[in-house]
Amino acid sequence: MEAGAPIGASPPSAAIVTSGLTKRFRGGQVAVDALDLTVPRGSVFGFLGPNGSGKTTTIRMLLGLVAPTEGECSLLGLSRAEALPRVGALVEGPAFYPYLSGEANLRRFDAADPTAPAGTARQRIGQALDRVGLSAAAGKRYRNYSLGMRQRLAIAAALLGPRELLILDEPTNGLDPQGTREVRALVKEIAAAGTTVFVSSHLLAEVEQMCTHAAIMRTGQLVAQGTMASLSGGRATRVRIDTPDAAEAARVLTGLGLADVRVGDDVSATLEGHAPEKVNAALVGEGVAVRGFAVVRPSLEDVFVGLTGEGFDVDG
Ligand SMILES: Nc1ncnc2c1ncn2[C@@H]1O[C@H](COP(=O)(O)OP(=O)(O)OP(=O)(O)O)[C@@H](O)[C@H]1O
Repeated sequence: MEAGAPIGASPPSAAIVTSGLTKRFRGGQVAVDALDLTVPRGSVFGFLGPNGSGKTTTIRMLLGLVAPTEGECSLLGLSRAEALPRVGALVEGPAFYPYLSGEANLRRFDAADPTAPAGTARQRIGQALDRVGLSAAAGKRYRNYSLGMRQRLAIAAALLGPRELLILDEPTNGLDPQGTREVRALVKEIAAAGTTVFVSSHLLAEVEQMCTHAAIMRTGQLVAQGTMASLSGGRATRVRIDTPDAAEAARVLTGLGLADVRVGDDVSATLEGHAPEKVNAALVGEGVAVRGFAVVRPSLEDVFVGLTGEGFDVDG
C-alpha cells in the first residue's frame, strides 16, 4: 500500500495525475491538502471518503472548474484543452427539462457543446443512449423516467462523444436501490468497454463492489491509494468457524499452523496461506462439528479504521 504517488512522475499509463494539489478556501479552510494521486488507465478508480473530505473540490480542480491554490493536475497526460474533449464528467447532475424526452434533452446538451460537429449529432446521441441502455426509452418524457433512468441519462450526457476518461461525482447519491444497481452495473460496463472511470463515493461497500483501485480521503488528505488487493493486502484473510467444539477446533487450527487463533462466539484465525478447503477438511477429519465456515477478507472499512482509528460517518 502506498500513501502517495511519486511526486512529479507522470507515467504515460496514467489517466489522472495530481501532484501537491491543494485548495484553500477563503477563510483559510484547506479542503484538499497536497494531494498526490495516480489513476491508472483502464481502472475503475474509487475516490472514497466521508462527506466533506474534499472529493468534490478535487474533481472540480481536475475539470478546471475551480483553480488550485497550489499544485498541479493532468488528465490523460495532455494539456487541459486537449484533454477535456476526451473526458466526460458528471458533477452536480445536469438540469434536464421534465417535459422533453430523454433524446430531446440530450440533443439540447449536444447542441450546447461548440466542439461537437452538428452533422454527427444524431449518431452521437444514439450511441450515448445505447451505451446507457436507454434506446428503448429515448422518446419517453424525462419526468416519467425512474431515478435510475434519470441518472443513466445524466451519464449519457457525459458520454456524448468518444471518452477515454469518465469522472463521476457520487453518481448513486439520492438513488433508490434499483437505481443504484443500474448505475453500478453501467459503470462496470463502461469500464469493460475501455473507458477509465474515476468515481467518487462515501460508501465503502460501493467502492469495494465496483472498483479495481481506490484512494481513501480524510479531511482533505490522502490516507492510502492502490489496487483493491494492495489496499487490503496489509491485513490478513481470516477463517471463521461456527462450531460447538470450539476448543478442539482451536487446537486443530493451531496444529495446522494458522496464526492468531481466537475463540469467542466462533473460532477464527488468520489463514497464513493455507487453502481454506484443506483447513475445513482437517477440522472435519478431526471430528469437529463444523456448522459454518467462512473466509473473511479484510474490507476497506478495516483498512480505513486501521489507518485512521476512525469509522466512516455513513456506511453503505
Ligand atoms: N466554496 C467553498 N467555500 C468554502 N468552503 C468550501 C467550499 N466548497 C467546499 N468547501 C469545504 O471544503 C470541504 C471539502 O468539501 P467537498 O465538497 O470537496 O467534500 P466532499 O468530500 O465532496 O463532500 P460531499 O460529498 O459532502 O460533497 C468541506 O469542509 C466543505 O465545507
